[in-house]
Amino acid sequence: MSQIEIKEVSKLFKSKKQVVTALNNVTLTINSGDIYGIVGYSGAGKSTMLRLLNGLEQPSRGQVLVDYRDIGQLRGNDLRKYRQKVGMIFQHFNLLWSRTILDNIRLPLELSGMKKAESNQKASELLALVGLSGKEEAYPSQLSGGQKQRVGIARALANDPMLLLCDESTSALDPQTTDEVLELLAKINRELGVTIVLITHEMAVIRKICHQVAVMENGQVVEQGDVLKVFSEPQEAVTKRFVQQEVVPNYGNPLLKLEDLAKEKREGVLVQVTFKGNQATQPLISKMIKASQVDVNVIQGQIQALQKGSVGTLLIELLGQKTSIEKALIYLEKQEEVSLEVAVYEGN
Ligand SMILES: Nc1ncnc2c1ncn2[C@@H]1O[C@H](COP(=O)(O)OP(=O)(O)OP(=O)(O)O)[C@@H](O)[C@H]1O
Repeated sequence: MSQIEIKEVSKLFKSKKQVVTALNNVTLTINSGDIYGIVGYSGAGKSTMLRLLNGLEQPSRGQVLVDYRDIGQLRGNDLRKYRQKVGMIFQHFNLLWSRTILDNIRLPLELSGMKKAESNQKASELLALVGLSGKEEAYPSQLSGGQKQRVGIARALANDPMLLLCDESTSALDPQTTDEVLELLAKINRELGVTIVLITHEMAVIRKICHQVAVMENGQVVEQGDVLKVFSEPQEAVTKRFVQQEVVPNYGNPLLKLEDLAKEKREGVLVQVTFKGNQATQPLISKMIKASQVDVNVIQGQIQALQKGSVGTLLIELLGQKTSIEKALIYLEKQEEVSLEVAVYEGN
């Protein structure tokens, strides 16, 4: 558990020739127990942010407070102790190839002076936690990518960290393995209560496990908040681009637009239903049909499942008697977290 406050932080890298502003006046709060995602394109400043959080770099201006302690001011033994309580997970796993799996996990325990019998016991428990019991004596080269990352996660947990930092931890994995590793991180967050900060350039990673997200561009946080809100109402151009990454546009065809469909001759009434929160997972449409006796032609649908609820749009055509269609529209309008746009063929 740890509460993080990043206050007006800038980080400049100065060389003889130039000054690079990696972070430019960043302020954000990461609540204890959250899974917090930081998304941005290459060069946005994500890695610099992680390096400030684990005490590898000091801010040029501003403060990084972890549980009210200014990390930028820690030196020597205090810094070492702090860093022991921060687990790191890397894109390319960073395992030692000449050590067995158990000895890889034991490494941080060895470094903090734990006796061998105790560290063996602890490493075995961690191996069980990440679902790899039986692999104690294997070497990293004998494991799949997903298994290696599980070992990386077990090693990161060795010193009972209060904070887990994940640096593109699934970028080297295929989609199915990515999902399994993300599920493991979510389980660790739930069961151990560890605060997790992860950086990624993939919005799917944010959608699948994060509670909160910050979008970075050119060293600045341009948008931040609840994942559901940022997905359903992206404000900045860069955020819209990231959210679009996630839309599967109809097997390559462009998404249909309500106003274009309304130009075609149709019998029914076209409705675009946009929903967010828990609504998307409820059988909204079948309840609407029951309430109104209307017939429904689903033209296009797109739903994104998030950690808390979902967001999505559905393009439907309502067919039937005028009174039934009206009942259906009234039903939809009454639902919370649902908004409607209605279009009728102009020639009707
Ligand atoms: N040690 C350094 N010395 C000089 N410039 C640096 C240093 N570290 C980072 N930078 C610069 O700071 C900016 C932000 O880099 P950073 O690595 O934090 O971005 P990023 O979002 O993590 O990108 P990537 O995903 O490519 O790693 C970049 O312009 C980078 O070149």
